[in-house]
Amino acid sequence: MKHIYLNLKRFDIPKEYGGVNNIASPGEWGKYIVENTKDQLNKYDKNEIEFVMYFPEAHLLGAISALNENSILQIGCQSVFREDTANGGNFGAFTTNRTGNAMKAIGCTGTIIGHCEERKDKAGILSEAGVTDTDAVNRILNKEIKAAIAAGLHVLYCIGESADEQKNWQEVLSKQLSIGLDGVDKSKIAIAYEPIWAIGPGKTPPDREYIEKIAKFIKTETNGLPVTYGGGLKVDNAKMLASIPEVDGGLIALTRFQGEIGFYPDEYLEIIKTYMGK
Ligand SMILES: O=C[C@H](O)COP(=O)(O)O
Repeated sequence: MKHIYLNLKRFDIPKEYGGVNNIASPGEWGKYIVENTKDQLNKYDKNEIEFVMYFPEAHLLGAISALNENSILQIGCQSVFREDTANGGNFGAFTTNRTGNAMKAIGCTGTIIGHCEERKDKAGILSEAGVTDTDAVNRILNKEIKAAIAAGLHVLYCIGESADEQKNWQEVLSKQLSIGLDGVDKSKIAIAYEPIWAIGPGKTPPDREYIEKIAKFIKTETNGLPVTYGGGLKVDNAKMLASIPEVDGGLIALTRFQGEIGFYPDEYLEIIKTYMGK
């Protein structure tokens, strides 16, 4: 079984505001992406491949409303709050927070947790208090994962080392996995390995050997959870990545890394075609 995940980050922000969106008006953007990919994606076999797109919250309803009945494509949100509603408990007093139950109720099936941009945000809050504590970040993510699973969502848990952490990558990844997944129902989890130093325009992804080594390590540490690769995944390297037996799929974000950088539905479909060889 292969897994192709798409993290749409904040690619909805129009160019005039400094973003990369020139494909649809902001109000229609989520719907536009689903409408321009769903038919091609439906040609793949559900038993062979899973597709999940993670949208910013404002675009979830548009994206979900554009799905066909029995669509292969699933829609997910970008992380969830570590607490949630409960009968007899909190009734929804969560101003500014996106809870798992709220996301499940509108039709999300999964969520992406622990992306390096989320880790950076949490580390930034801690640093305001003069604290540097990556274990604490992993513990907060662990709570989010548990809240997501309790709400019935599948979780794509992202891990990865920064350029500075490359020398002790085993220790860094091992802690992200052991603390982040402590006490978690592993049947609801897939891992996205993203070396932080390989994410975004102008960055070069690791070679096959590097990814193979890390994917084997993750599988050993997690008793064989699905491992996907993200960070500069594009048409040029999709075939190489698909040929690594330990890698079960990919996490795509930008589809164009030069010129008019951004996310383009036709280029996303091209990456999948190359990855799947059909
Ligand atoms: O979530 C996806 C990753 O951050 C990869 O981003 P990228 O494909 O734009 O390098």
